[in-house]
Amino acid sequence: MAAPSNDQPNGITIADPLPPHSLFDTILVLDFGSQYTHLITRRLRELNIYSEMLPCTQKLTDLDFKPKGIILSGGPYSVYASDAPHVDPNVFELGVPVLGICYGLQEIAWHHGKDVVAGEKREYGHAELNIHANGSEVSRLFQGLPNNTDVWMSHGDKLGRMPEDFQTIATSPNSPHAGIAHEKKQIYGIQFHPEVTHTPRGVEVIKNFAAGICGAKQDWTMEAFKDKEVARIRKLVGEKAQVIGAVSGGVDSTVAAKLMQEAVGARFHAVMVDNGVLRKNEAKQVKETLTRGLGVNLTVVDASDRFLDRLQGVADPEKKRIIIGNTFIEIFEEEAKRIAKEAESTPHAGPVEWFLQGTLYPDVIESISFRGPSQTIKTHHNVGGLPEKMKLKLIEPLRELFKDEVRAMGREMGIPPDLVGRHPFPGPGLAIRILGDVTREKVRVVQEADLIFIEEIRKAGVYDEISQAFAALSGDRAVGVVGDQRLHGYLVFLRAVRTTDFMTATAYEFPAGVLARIVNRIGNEVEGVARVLYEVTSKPPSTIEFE
Ligand SMILES: Nc1ncnc2c1ncn2[C@@H]1O[C@H](COP(=O)(O)OP(=O)(O)OP(=O)(O)O)[C@@H](O)[C@H]1O
Ligand SMILES: O=c1[nH]c(=O)c2[nH+]cn([C@@H]3O[C@H](COP(=O)(O)O)[C@@H](O)[C@H]3O)c2[nH]1
Ligand SMILES: NC(=O)CC[C@H](N)C(=O)O
Ligand SMILES: [Mg+2]
Repeated sequence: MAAPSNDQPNGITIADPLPPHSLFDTILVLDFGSQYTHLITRRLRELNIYSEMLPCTQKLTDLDFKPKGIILSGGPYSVYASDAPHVDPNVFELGVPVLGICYGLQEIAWHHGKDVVAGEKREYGHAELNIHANGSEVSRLFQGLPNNTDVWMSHGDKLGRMPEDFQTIATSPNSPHAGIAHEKKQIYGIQFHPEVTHTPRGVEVIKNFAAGICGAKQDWTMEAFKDKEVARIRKLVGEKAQVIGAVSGGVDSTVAAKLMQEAVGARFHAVMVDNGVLRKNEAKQVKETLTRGLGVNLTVVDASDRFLDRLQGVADPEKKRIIIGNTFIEIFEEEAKRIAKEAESTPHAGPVEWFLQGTLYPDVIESISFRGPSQTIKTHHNVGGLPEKMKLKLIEPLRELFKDEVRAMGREMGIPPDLVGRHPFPGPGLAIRILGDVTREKVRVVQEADLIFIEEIRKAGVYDEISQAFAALSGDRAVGVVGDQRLHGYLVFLRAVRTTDFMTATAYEFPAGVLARIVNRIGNEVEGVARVLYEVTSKPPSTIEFE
């Protein structure tokens, strides 16, 4: 098979000889812009069935693989509107089963007879699905489900008339055609959303379709993927080239680095930058874990003075991010030169051609989503500007994986559980947790407070219940009293949130006594702190980080 290429918006080409869809049975999800489309892909992956999402405008002739089945997602449009998106009609001629969800069902009906209309009533929220045993048999789509099943609906349009040769396989009080099927052609439509948790038995419907009707193998495991991915990377990088990678000690870059090290050994050079705003002892610990624990060839570059000097007097959060991002780039350019030079005298000399990046599937989804990328609230720093500037080719071994799959991969590779379960830490580090200008003294206070906070959270056994926890520092001072002396000292904020996707979050409620213990320790052990506050705002309206 010719190597399909994968053009990135920034013009960088990833030549990918063996993408997962060429190795695993794949269910293709076509996105009409629903908020839940990615959940369809997730549910399939949780069933160990590989799935990819593409925009609904995807031309089938441009696909470089044949899916085992196709799912058409929901969407905010009405199929009868003049500007409504429509799927490539070849979807119905490919000879593979099709399942339409909500808008997807309406799209199937539209294609087969154009009779979809605005309903008199919207149907939003819980509904009871009545599964019809037409003649004697229940549709294969609903096998194993009780005759009355709770489902979740979110629509205003409905089918006028059934398209020819289709039959109703389920109804709900408000939808006479809540499920439709053309059993011979294996085209199915459902008005409810099986992918959301509010449809408790939705996963069974998805499984009936993908594993039952499409016959997709349930062999997508991280164990199977890992070996194939290592082989793919070897082929991609070739015999000579060197690979450089930015590694933070976070889950994504660590798993990516470990994969790379297995694939190309000493030709992979991991670089961690100590930017002076890491957590206490972090650079040392990461070095220890990656080098000794995982055998990754890691260089820690101590550039803390360069970063802290440039951050001096800068209070604007976006300016801080830009300074940090640009300084990262500068250091990586220096490192690439150093690596190429040092490699000259070794048996594996070769040019630095590749840049490893820990991009995950949600980032890919965001960039291909039919609705387009969402609005930027904060320019999340990554070192993404690097490969372009340095004329390097990108290698992104995790670009098909969700975060929990990356964690599973990490466990598979023997990465210690406390690293695999680590809370995320932002690239600009403590600089965006110190409100206003950053000084060495403030970095010390946040580092010490953060260390105590996390230590106590671990001691209380609640680290894994929390998605992200950290200490931050106010730009203001407050009055306190220590040892009968007035103290005009620092105000430390503590934040701990629970979230599944980091898009929304709620404050964590600590078990009784834990916060008191933490506050007491910070007050006693961190010099200069006058007050400690626990922050309880949800996201929205706040964000997780303070800047
Ligand atoms: N101090 C650092 N030194 C080198 N690279 C870094 C540093 N901080 C961030 N990066 C790079 O920026 C990328 C994005 O950081 P991000 O925090 O989103 O991911 P991560 O650190 O890999 O994982 P996690 O989300 O678990 O923290 C990292 O994968 C890494 O490539
Ligand atoms: O690498 C990063 N660079 C950044 O500039 C950045 N800003 C926020 N975050 C992380 O993103 C998640 C959501 O954070 P917010 O609610 O603050 O936007 C949380 O996990 C934050 O830690 C960043 N990560
Ligand atoms: N959730 C959906 O896919 C909605 C489809 C269509 N816009 C309707 O209201 O019926
Ligand atoms: Mg990180």
